[in-house]
Amino acid sequence: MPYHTCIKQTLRINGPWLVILVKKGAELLHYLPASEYHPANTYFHFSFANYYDPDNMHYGVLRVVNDDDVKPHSGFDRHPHKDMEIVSYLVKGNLTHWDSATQVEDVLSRGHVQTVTAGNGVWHSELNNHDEWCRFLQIWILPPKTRPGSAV
Ligand SMILES: O=C(Oc1cc(O)cc(O)c1C(=O)O)c1ccc(O)c(O)c1
Repeated sequence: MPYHTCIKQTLRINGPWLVILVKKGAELLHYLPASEYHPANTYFHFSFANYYDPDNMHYGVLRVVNDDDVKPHSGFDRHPHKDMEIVSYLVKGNLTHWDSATQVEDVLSRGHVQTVTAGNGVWHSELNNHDEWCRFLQIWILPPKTRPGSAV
């Protein structure tokens, strides 16, 4: 089914214990095209950056799912994070990761999964230094101490 003709579908099976929510369709995502200010064609699944929808902030501990198709010789320059579990999944191309904890550059390619525990603070960059576009999923998971009601 083409992306744009998909519909939102909600299934509720077996009462409160099993709820399956299926969200389909690109119109349910927020699209930010690559530009001189943004390095990628990005679909935001949850509120992020200038896209703010108070009804779409997270799903449980899942805070961010960004589907980024990064321009050649572009990317996310060095910046800090804290209190977040960050997972990057490489779909296509090559992405060069650097972070202040390891001080090491590492090139990720198709199928590679990278996890960063930002903890008290880490700087990192995610750059596409190649001639081809690079597609990856950037996923943020709320760590226990930031979850509402947590005593950790
Ligand atoms: O760049 C920031 O977040 C990101 C968003 C993406 O879609 C992909 C990414 O690789 C990153 C990243 O962190 O590298 C970002 C987030 C928050 C912030 O304060 C920034 O300065 C940058």
